[in-house]
Amino acid sequence: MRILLNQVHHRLLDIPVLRTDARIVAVIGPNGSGKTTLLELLAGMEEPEAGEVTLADRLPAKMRVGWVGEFPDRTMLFSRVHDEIASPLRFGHAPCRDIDAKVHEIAALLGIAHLLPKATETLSGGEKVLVAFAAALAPGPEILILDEVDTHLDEAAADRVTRALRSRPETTVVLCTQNMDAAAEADHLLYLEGGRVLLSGTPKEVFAELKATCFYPTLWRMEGC
Ligand SMILES: Nc1ncnc2c1ncn2[C@@H]1O[C@H](COP(=O)(O)OP(=O)(O)OP(=O)(O)O)[C@@H](O)[C@H]1O
Repeated sequence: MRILLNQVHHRLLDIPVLRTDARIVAVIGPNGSGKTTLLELLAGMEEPEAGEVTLADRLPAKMRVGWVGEFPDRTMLFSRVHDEIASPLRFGHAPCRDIDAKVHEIAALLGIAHLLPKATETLSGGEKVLVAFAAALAPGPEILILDEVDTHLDEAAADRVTRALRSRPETTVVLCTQNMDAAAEADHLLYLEGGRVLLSGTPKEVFAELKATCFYPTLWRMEGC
């Protein structure tokens, strides 16, 4: 899906032109550089003060968007995990038998089937992220936006999320992360500073410019890349 930003100004963001057709896009940069703001524009949660954001030539508000934030318990609606994951399907009026099958399929994919009967308020931070991720993925979003969701995930859970993303080639993913090893797995990388996109390209191209900074994948450093 083509992501296109044209003459966009919003809060501190200032993006003359940004265009990518990549499927998995990672956004990196220092605290306060505008990563979440950019994600909010792409999700249609914010409209730009100036300029235009389009996804496949459509406004984000016209797309099926999935969003998972860093603190998903702020947006959880239901007291039971099964109902939380089922909620976007119910809101979309999917048939009941399909909903149950889909909830179990997604839960199995993410290794959280054992959480389905639990109360959402009893979950750990990482479990809440996985449940929110399952709920966002269940209705088959055209674009899935993940705001630092890996912060609370252990390595095995992060791997299951990555596998789930790879198993949905029809969904475009835009994520921001402070984990440069995770960012290195994306198809396209954006490096922001002070609201500007300073670097845009493949992980190899972008990280080549960041070798002398802390924004360089540890694994690449260890491997002497
Ligand atoms: N609703 C808002 N109204 C006004 N300014 C905001 C709002 N939300 C964020 N900002 C400001 O915009 C700037 C960028 O914030 P943003 O959350 O996009 O950065 P970030 O790169 O995601 O940071 P972090 O890595 O710390 O999460 C910050 O200076 C922040 O104070």
